[in-house]
Amino acid sequence: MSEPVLDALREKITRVDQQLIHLFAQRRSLTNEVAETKIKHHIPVRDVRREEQLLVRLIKTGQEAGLDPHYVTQLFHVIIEDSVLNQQAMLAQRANPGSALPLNRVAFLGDKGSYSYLATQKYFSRRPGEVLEIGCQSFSEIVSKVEHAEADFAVLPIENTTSGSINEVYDQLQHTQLNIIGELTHPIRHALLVSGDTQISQINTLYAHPQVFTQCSHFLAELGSVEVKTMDSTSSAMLAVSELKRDDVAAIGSEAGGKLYGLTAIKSNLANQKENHSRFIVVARDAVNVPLQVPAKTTFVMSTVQKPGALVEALLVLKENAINMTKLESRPIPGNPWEEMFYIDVEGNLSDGPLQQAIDALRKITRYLKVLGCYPSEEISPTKVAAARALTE
Ligand SMILES: C=C(O[C@@H]1C=C(C(=O)O)C=C[C@H]1O)C(=O)O
Repeated sequence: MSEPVLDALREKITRVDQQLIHLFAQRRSLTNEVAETKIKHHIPVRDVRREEQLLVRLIKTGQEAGLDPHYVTQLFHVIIEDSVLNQQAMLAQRANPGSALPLNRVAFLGDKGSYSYLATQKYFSRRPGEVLEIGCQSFSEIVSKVEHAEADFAVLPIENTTSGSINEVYDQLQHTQLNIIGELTHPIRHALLVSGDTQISQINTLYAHPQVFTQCSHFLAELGSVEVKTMDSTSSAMLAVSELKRDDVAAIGSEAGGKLYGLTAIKSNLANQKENHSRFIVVARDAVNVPLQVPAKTTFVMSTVQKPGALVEALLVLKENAINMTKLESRPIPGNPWEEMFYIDVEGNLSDGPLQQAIDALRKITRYLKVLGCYPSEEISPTKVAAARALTE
């Protein structure tokens, strides 16, 4: 809205924002140059000490300029995360010459606006080539599209910080020959989406994916007696509400996704936990090479022999090789009651000695072991100590 008394000040703000954008772009191209140098001289991408020093100095400068240390820290966490992920993507591309496609055909759950759609956009924004989105109705359809070369990649949600592991995706991994080639985490911010000017008190029917209902159970309890309609994706819930054009229905989904369907968010932060994130995996027919300079993760699946302590014995192999396990999930084996398949994520590169040794040792003591993929880790834990230290110095 135009407010003549604010015009002059707003013009100045616009100019500052434009300068900020140019400065961010300048920083981005400098960090790209850093990546080139790291490739040439085999230097690891992440340098946490450099990040700490940089943050301590920025927090001090910020304080002198009247900026809150937490504000400065938050800003630079975002900037540094972007810089590290960008450098990792550059190194990963160099390590896989010929893998860059002019068109990446990506299969995911739902349609435009689903969380998987947003994660797909985010992952491929750092990679060359256009994206052709292939929305699917089920996880098995997604996997089958890549298996039959109707898609090049699939983006699949594997776990959520509120509702836990997505079992159906784990079960798909048990049977497929596809490889995990990447991962990403994406914040899941559920909002109540309506068409027109519906108020919360008018809502009788709520459309959402079952996972979403689980993640927002406290909000649902507060809402009282509404009919809950489960949909096979967030985007189909949003589509249903936009097509119904009624003032007593609402969908739960992301605000950004809702906009694509002309829906308005009338309440945000509906998840039980404030920090609600999903981790997605990216799968393809061919495995990728992960350069040793990039933090890597490896996922494998195994079943142990039927004897007491077999799992402990297997985990000890990881300990003996100083391999850090980041996730352990068990799933039943169809047709073999009471037997379990264990899915294990570890930090480490399959082409590195200790992990190779551990996998070789595990093959000897397990009944079955299959590596599902080695891929760059995108969990960039932010450097935390800087703010506290800068404040006490
Ligand atoms: C840019 C670099 O790479 C990474 C990103 C950093 C940044 O964005 O400032 C700092 C340290 C590294 O973790 C670098 O090493 O200088």
